[in-house]
Amino acid sequence: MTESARSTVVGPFVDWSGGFADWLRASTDEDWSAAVNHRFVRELYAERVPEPVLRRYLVQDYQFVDRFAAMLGAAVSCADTIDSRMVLGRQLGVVAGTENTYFQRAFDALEVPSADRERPDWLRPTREFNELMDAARISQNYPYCLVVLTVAEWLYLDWAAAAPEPLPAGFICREWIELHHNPEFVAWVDWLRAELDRVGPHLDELEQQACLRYWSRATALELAFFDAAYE
Ligand SMILES: Cc1ncc(C[n+]2csc(CCO)c2C)c(N)n1
Repeated sequence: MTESARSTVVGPFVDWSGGFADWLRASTDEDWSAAVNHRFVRELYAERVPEPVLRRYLVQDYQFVDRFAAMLGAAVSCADTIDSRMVLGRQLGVVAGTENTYFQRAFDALEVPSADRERPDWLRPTREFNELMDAARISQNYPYCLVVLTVAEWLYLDWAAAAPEPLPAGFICREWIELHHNPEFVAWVDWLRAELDRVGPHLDELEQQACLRYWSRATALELAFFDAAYE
């Protein structure tokens, strides 16, 4: 962060020693840790997620990924620099890439009927997360989109990076960990955090607080999303 950027920061609540992304993360530590250490994560490591739980989680998550891709598209359109737009656009290509067949293979293995793949009933956290991503997308506010993207990706990297070796043998659990912990994904999350550190200090206090509200809500919904798979 440059000195001039630093001096635009207002409000006594801000500890900038670690940057905007770390400040947001530290402010939601309880829900963040609860999500990263969730029962679902521990059962995933051990390949012991009950099959109905795994099915429910993946069916709901496919709906999440759809809105996530839409919000990533909004970030492409409202990014403030050409360099950022290109990075985001490339990542949208990764999410939409034809080599991304995980969900289809997992649905086949779990014998998920086509209605549940295409238009399942949304559990409450799915609906609320999708509403939050729609709000960020429709706002066309680049920092809001970045905040929700960063929570979703960084929190997933956090639990996946903590997976003990050896990884599970079965592809559903193993690939779900590998998808969120590989060199490209680490670089993407590093970029998102640096991007938040770049744009955050230029926001006024009200906008920083609005970012914090998006961050807290997204983190709480990540936790609720795991919980819902067991309900
Ligand atoms: C609730 C929930 N939060 C975050 C992610 C992480 N994530 C979101 S989109 C995407 C790329 C396509 O798989 C990844 C890795 C998730 N899957 N589900």
